[in-house]
Amino acid sequence: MAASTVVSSPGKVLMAGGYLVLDPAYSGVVVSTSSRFYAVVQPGASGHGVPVRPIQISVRSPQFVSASWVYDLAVSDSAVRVDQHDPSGAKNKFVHLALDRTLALALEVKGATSLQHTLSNNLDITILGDNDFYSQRAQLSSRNLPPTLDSLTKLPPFLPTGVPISQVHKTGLGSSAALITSLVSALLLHLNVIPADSFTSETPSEGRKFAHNLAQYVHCLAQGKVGSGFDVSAAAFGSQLYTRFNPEVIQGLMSDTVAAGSLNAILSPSNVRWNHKAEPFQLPPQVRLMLADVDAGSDTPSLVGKVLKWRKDNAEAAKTLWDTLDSHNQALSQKLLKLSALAAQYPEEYKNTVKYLSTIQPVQWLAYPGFPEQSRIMVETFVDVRKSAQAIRTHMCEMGTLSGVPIEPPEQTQLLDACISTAGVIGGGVPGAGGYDAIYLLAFDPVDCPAADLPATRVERLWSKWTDLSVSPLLGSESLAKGVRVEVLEDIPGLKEAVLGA
Ligand SMILES: Nc1ncnc2c1ncn2[C@@H]1O[C@H](COP(=O)(O)OP(=O)(O)OP(=O)(O)O)[C@@H](O)[C@H]1O
Ligand SMILES: C[C@@](O)(CCOP(=O)(O)O)CC(=O)O
Repeated sequence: MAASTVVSSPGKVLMAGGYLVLDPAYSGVVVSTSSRFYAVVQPGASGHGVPVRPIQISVRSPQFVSASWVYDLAVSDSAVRVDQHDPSGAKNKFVHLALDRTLALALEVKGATSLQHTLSNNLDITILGDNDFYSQRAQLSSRNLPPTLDSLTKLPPFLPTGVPISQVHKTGLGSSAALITSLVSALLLHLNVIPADSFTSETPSEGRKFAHNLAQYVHCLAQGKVGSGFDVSAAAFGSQLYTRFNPEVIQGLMSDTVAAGSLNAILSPSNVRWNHKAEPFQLPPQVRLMLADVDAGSDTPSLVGKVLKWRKDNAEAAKTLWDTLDSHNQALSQKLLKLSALAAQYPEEYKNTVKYLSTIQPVQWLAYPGFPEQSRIMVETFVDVRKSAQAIRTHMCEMGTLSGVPIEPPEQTQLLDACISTAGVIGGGVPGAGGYDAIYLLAFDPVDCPAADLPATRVERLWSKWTDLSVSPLLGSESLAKGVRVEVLEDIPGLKEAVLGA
C-alpha cells in the first residue's frame, strides 16, 4: 500500500498577453508564483486492510467552513462510479470531477484489479492553499497589523478563512487551476498511473505532460468552458511563454459522461493534437515580482465577453491593436530573457548594474556616462523592458476604452504611475484581464542591500500611504520551480499541522 503522496502546484500571474492569449496566434508571458496549492493524499482508515464496501474517498478543505465531501466509489472492469455519499450535502464540482475523471483514466491505464488494490484502504485527501490565494486583510486587522509584507510573514500558514469557499475573497492567483493541477497530479502519482519521478526533471517528463492534459481537461469541464488554459499550464510547468491549445482536442470529452476507454487516447502526452506551447521563461536574477491586491474585485468573464465582442465587431482595428500589443509583449519577454543571459555571462557587472539602478529614479538610468560596455548594454535593456511595460499599459488602456471595460481603470493608472516613478521600480501593469483587481510590479532586488534601502520597501511605503484604493501586498514572488512539485509533508511549515488538525 502506498504511503502519503503530497504534491503542490504554483499560482500564476499573466504579466502580459491578457485577452490575446485566448487566440493561438498570440502568446502570453506567464509567471508562476511561490504561493502554492497542496494536495495531500493519504490511505484512509479502513480497518486493517480489509476493504470496506463501498470504497470511499474523503476530501477536506480545512481553511473553509462546511468544506468536506465524501464520495462512494464503485469500480468494475469497465467503469468507475464516483457518487457523493450524501447527495443532499454541499457539492464541489471541481473536486468531484477531478476524482471522477482521474479515476476513470486510472482504470483505463492500470485496470480494475490494480485500482481496487490501491484504493482498498480508502483515501483521505486534504487540500490547502497558501494564504496569498485569499485576501488576508481581515486577519491582519484583527491582529492590529498593517498591510505589509512583514506582517504577512507573521501570519500562521494555511489560515482558516472563516467562510465557505463560495464567499471567500480571492486574490486572482488562479486557485482553482492550482487546486485541480495539484489534486490530479497527486492522484496520478498515488495510483501509479505516472512514474514516481514524473515531477523531478527540469524538462517536462511524459508524466508531467499527462498530468497537465488531464488537469486542463478537468478544469475546462468544471468551469463549463474552455479558456486559454494559461493558469493550468503555469500550475503544471511553471513560468513560461504560453500559446494555447486547440479546444477541439477535448471537445469529445466535454460531457457529463464519457465512453469507457476514451480518456487515455485523448489525454495521453503522445496525442499530437495537444498543440499548446510552454516555452522557457523566467524573470532575470535580482528582479523581483511584486503583487498587490487592490480589493475592489472584478468579474473576469464579463470583461472577457465585452472585449471579445468588440474584437469581433471591429475586426480590422482589433487586428492592428492585437498585433501592436503582441509586438510589445514579445519585446518584454525577449528583453527579460536577454537580461538573464547577460547576468549569467557577466555576473559581476550585472550585480553592480542592478545595485546602481536600484537607487536612482528611472529617468536617470541612462544619465551616468561611466558605465563599462557590458553594464551599458544591461542598462539599455532594462530601459527597453520599462518601455515595453509602459507600451503594454497604454495599449491595454486603449483596448479597455474601445471595448467599454475598465481594463486599467483611472484609479489603477494613478497607482501604477506612482509606483513606477519610485526609485528601483522597473515597470508594472495590471495582470491578466485587468479590472479593479490587482497590480504587478517588477522591482530591482539587489543582493547585500539592507532591507530599509530595498526598492520593495519604498514600494510598500507608497502602498501603505495610498488612500484612493486600499492596496494590500501579496507575499508571493516568482517560483523558479518548474510547476508541479512533490513535497515532504514535514518540510512545509504548518502543512502537517493543518492536515492533522483537519
Ligand atoms: N481550497 C479549495 N478547496 C476545494 N475546492 C476549491 C478550493 N479553492 C477553489 N475550489 C474550487 O474551485 C472553485 C473556484 O473556482 P473559481 O473559478 O472561482 O476560482 P479561480 O477563478 O481560479 O480563482 P482565482 O481568482 O484565484 O483565479 C470553487 O467553487 C471550488 O469548487
Ligand atoms: C482574459 C484572459 O486572457 C486572462 C484572464 O486572466 P486572469 O484570470 O484575470 O488572471 C482569459 C484567459 O486567458 O483565459
